[in-house]
Amino acid sequence: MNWSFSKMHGAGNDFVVLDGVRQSIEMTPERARALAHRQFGIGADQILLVETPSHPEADFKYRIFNADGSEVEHCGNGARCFVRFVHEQKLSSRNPLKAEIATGLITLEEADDATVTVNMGQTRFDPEAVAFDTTDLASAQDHDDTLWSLPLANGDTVSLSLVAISNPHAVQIVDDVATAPVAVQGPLIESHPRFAQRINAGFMQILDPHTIKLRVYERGAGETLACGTGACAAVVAGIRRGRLQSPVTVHTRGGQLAIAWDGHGQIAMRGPAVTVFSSEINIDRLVAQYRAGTAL
Ligand SMILES: N[C@@H](CCC[C@H](N)C(=O)O)C(=O)O
Repeated sequence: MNWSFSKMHGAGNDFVVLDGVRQSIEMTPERARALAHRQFGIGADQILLVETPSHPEADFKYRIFNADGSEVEHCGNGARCFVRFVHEQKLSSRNPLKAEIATGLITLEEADDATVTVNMGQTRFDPEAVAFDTTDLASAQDHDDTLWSLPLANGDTVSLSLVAISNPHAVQIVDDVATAPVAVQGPLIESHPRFAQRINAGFMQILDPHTIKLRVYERGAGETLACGTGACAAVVAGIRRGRLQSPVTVHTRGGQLAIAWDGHGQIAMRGPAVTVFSSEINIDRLVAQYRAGTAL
């Protein structure tokens, strides 16, 4: 069975994007892992699937699968690529568009300069929103934010802001992202037993109230060149801690994102969406090759 797809990226966070409206696509965790595999597949941080919505106000449903096969609630860089894909593939010329994600509706608009602005949807700060077990843990108040002091398995203790941008984020402020222990602490935070759904781990360096540098160790994908929801979470956490003011430019390893938040309502994220190439792939043959390649 052949699936046509586009390989895309948003600030270097890369995707395989599939049209599940005109093609019959049954995604499974193993198929997602095979497509995303860097050696035996196409290679991607996430797989994006565009489907017919069930919500009456939505134009499309937008589903996201991490490279490890897990289906997740949201993906900011992917959302921008989703709009570009819908327009390029002539699934719709509507602009702005409304998309249904796991937690509700988001709106997205493509501009003439090839950037896309996404109204990112719900934001929450309570521990339940990121499935965090706070039993016997110390917390501290920093302006409007609650910081959670979390001991890690390697003996480090980190001070985390918890933010759900539909998906879960734990953000810490570091002196220098270049030397931050992303590779060591990232996986320990991501899979910490207190986070029942795992979590995305953000490391933010504040340059001035309107500019940060950010690295994110993503749940189910490892460190990526950029994370859109991670950028929103970092900016929101910085504003709530009194360290940032909207709008904020976020420098990632793969490009820049612009984030605006009024402190109450929706977060707006603007950034690039790029198509690398479009092609088709035989999914059954790919999975067989992936199984053989990863069997040892
Ligand atoms: N790269 C994404 C986030 C993708 C999902 C994330 N890894 C999760 O598991 O929540 C973005 O740009 O937001």
